[in-house]
Amino acid sequence: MTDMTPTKFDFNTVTGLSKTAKPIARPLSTLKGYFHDAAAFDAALSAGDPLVYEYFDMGVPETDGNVAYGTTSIKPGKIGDEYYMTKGHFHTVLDTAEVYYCLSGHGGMMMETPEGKVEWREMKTGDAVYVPGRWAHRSINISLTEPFVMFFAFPGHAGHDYGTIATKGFRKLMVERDGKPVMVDNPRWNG
Ligand SMILES: O=P(O)(O)OC[C@H]1O[C@](O)(CO)[C@@H](O)[C@@H]1O
Ligand SMILES: [Fe+2]
Repeated sequence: MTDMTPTKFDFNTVTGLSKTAKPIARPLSTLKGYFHDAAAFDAALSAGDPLVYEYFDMGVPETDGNVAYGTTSIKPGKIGDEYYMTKGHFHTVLDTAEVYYCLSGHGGMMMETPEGKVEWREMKTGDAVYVPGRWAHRSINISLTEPFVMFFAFPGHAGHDYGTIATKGFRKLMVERDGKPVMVDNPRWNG
């Protein structure tokens, strides 16, 4: 049983942006505590409040028979040596999966389980990643010139658990070293 009518999402297949729906913006000021270099964060914030990412919540009912979907666009940039990224989260219903399809750009998905397994999957235009249930996930833009844009879909009842990542962080980070993205241990990981 669902109260949805058949719907077409009018997103641009390169930018991910809709002509009609309004994106949810995540400017830097909403990401305090997420980047490892707090001094670089404060410096970037005092120089302005750049948009780090934006995404669409299409308002699908939060039931297990529905599929929540939308697009996310992570802008190019770094805070210190760390690439722009989403907050990242577990699903509240932990064992629920998510699918991501890259519409444009160059980035990847950082994933980890509560037990400490870590996986990184690099993504370019046309690549898809399946994030299994129980894996926290964060999208990271490793291009410094173009947005990293993805279509996503997940079970409507999954919910977002931001608290665990906000408190502990991810075990691994993507940082720039000698002009290249490298995965390193998170010096501030708080497990
Ligand atoms: O929710 P976060 O971790 O801020 O990341 C934003 C993206 O992830 C989603 O929560 C989907 O899991 C979207 O709403 C959006 O793609
Ligand atoms: Fe998710």
